[in-house]
Amino acid sequence: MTFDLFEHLEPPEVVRENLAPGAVILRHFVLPQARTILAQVAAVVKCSPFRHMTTPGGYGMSVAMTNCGDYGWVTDRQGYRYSDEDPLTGKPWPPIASLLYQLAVAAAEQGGFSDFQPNVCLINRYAIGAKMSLHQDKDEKNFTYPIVSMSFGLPAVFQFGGLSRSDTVQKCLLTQGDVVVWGGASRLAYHGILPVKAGHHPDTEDCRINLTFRQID
Ligand SMILES: O=C(O)CCC(=O)C(=O)O
Ligand SMILES: [Fe+2]
Repeated sequence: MTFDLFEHLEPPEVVRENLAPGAVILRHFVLPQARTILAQVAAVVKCSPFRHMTTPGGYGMSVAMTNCGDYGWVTDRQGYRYSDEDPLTGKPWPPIASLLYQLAVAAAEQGGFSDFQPNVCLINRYAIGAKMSLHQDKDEKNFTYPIVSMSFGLPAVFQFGGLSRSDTVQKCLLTQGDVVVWGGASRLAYHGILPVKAGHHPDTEDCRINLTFRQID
């Protein structure tokens, strides 16, 4: 009889790391569901493929993006905005799968935000070397709702600063299954992702996937 040492291991416990008032990392929060979530991302991408959008200033973003939900975040020469249809397909974005929705709501709750009903899920794909410069999430009309951000695949360094671009940043390595929630006093905190280092992950191969849930009304 063979004995599998790992067969009966429980998924790792969720570990809270407070970043700032209103901001927390929930380590491993979606680790047990990671593969299911990545399969749901693959299903979204079949309808609304990843694409490299252009900033209003005319630069191509290194991160490839798509969305699911009632609205999706888009950028082109006309500016940053939310759109109820995918400009690539002319169709509505695919819906947010129920598991994803429930996990985002549960993470927000753990972060101290109890009435979160996300209607946007921006999906970011970082190839090796891709990054997201320090920015604020401020295209939403209402800042009472938090941002819930889930990480999968290759690790990446998340920078989390203050309300001014020049504030010092904390650097946190995010790995598969980690969730960051920020709202309240931290809702407009500057944040970003340093260039993803070369590596291989069994579930995503050579990239990092990030899902960012927002509620816009
Ligand atoms: O990839 C991440 O962890 C952050 C993504 C982000 O800040 C954004 O999509 O606005
Ligand atoms: Fe952001």
